[in-house]
Amino acid sequence: MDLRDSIRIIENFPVEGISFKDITPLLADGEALREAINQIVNHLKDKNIDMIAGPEARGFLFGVPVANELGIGFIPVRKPGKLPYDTYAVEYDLEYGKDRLEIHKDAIKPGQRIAVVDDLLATGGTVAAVSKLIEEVGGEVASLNFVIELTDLNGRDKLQGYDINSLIKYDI
Ligand SMILES: O=P(O)(O)OC[C@H]1O[C@H](OP(=O)(O)OP(=O)(O)O)[C@H](O)[C@@H]1O
Ligand SMILES: Nc1ncnc2[nH]cnc12
Repeated sequence: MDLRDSIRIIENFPVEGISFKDITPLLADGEALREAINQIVNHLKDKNIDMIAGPEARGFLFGVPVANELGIGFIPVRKPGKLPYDTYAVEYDLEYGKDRLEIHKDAIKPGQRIAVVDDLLATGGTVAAVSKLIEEVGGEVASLNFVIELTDLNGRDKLQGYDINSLIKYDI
């Protein structure tokens, strides 16, 4: 099965010049969804991962089923004002716009090995912010996993030294 067949491309969404990779056909296809989750699980299964972390919102869609398959917990990294307990926050740039992410201060025990799961790597701003938050609360970022990578945006340059796994690559 080619997961690429389950991605729909919408040009000029949400703003002019962006080639948006729409994952909803993949989410709607049980076989493709299972294949994507299995491929990420296979990458992580021998890496002694203690927990999965994923950024709101699309990181939740893939992060929770991966955590469930591995039999480990999930840490939500959320947009501002959503987490009820004490948080750390970091601001970051997106392919389109700026945003802020937060994590609960007690989300991770010191030294725990955390794998990040998200739908897409573009500029790398989001996952760099997630990694910073994980490290701030005492975790080790053991792996970064994406369904899609937009290679020409050079997200990997911001993520040097980390293990990076992406299932489908587009130039842009
Ligand atoms: O590598 P980057 O340039 O940071 O871009 C990738 C991020 O952008 C999208 O999230 P978005 O912030 O649009 O939020 P959403 O998941 O709530 O749609 C996507 O789900 C990734 O998390
Ligand atoms: N080109 C793109 N398609 C889908 N989601 C994105 N998030 C950031 N850039 C994106």
